[in-house]
Amino acid sequence: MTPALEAGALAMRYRRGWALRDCAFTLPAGRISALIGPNGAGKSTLMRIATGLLRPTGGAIRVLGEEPTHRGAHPGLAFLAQDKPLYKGFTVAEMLRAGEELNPTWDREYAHRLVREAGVPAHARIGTLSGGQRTRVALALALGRRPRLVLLDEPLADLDPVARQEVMQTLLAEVADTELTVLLSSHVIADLDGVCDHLVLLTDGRVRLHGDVDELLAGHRVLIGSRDLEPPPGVVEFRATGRQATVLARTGDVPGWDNNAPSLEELALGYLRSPKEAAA
Ligand SMILES: Nc1ncnc2c1ncn2[C@@H]1O[C@H](COP(=O)(O)OP(=O)(O)OP(=O)(O)O)[C@@H](O)[C@H]1O
Repeated sequence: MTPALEAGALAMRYRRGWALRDCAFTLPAGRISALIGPNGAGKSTLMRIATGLLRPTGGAIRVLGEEPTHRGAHPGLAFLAQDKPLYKGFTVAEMLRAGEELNPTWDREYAHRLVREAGVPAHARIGTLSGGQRTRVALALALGRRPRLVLLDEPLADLDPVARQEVMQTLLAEVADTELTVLLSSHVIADLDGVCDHLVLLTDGRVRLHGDVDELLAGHRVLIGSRDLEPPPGVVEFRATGRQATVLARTGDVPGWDNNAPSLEELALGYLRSPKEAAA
């Protein structure tokens, strides 16, 4: 199957410096991928390149098998930008009607259902909605197009915990029912656990870690033991408190240590806290 997104040696340089360097990864179709990285790591830049809004300085990216062109995004791609551009003077219903007029693949019933389920009144003006309500409308506009690939730039940022869970469940249902591929950037890593099955972790414009989440988790251990113990090869992060050491390592079970499977959050935080380690 054609990957939903493929990047090879992708690089982007702004006037102030490099935002992406030598980025290579593949996003398999029909998966929910987490795009994780600290502020300024290059997540939005990567998404904007995929939509064709930005031309990369070097390398290549293929979206649903095609390179983006200046003529606009691939018709199967939907992008929800961080600033969620919506017409403030429109009502929610008018915004959905505009979505319908602009998109030949529009699914009216589905878009209206997403807004209804979010409890957003259809007659309310966009400008009067809360940040979280605006996000839910923007998400309905992105998914209502029935895209094959959707890029969501921090869609959870201004949602309350229940709404975050609802949005993740909506995405999970979509992926199960329609083979949609999702790439979702977020700083709330705990919310991605159990939902995202693929991971791309960026630090300083480079891919530090990527791949199938289950495989990555199975290939790492959180080791707890005496700080006098010799850590195994593949240490990602070493922390010591008193006599005890906690080590995140790319390894199988290590004798002498208490071996624990990391959660997605422990794995990601270990890499984010030690950005200078060798790329995985
Ligand atoms: N239009 C621009 N002109 C110059 N520099 C830019 C521009 N857009 C982004 N940058 C820089 O490129 C780097 C990557 O920015 P980007 O917005 O892609 O990061 P991000 O991972 O999305 O961050 P955040 O988590 O804060 O949203 C940052 O150093 C940023 O300052």
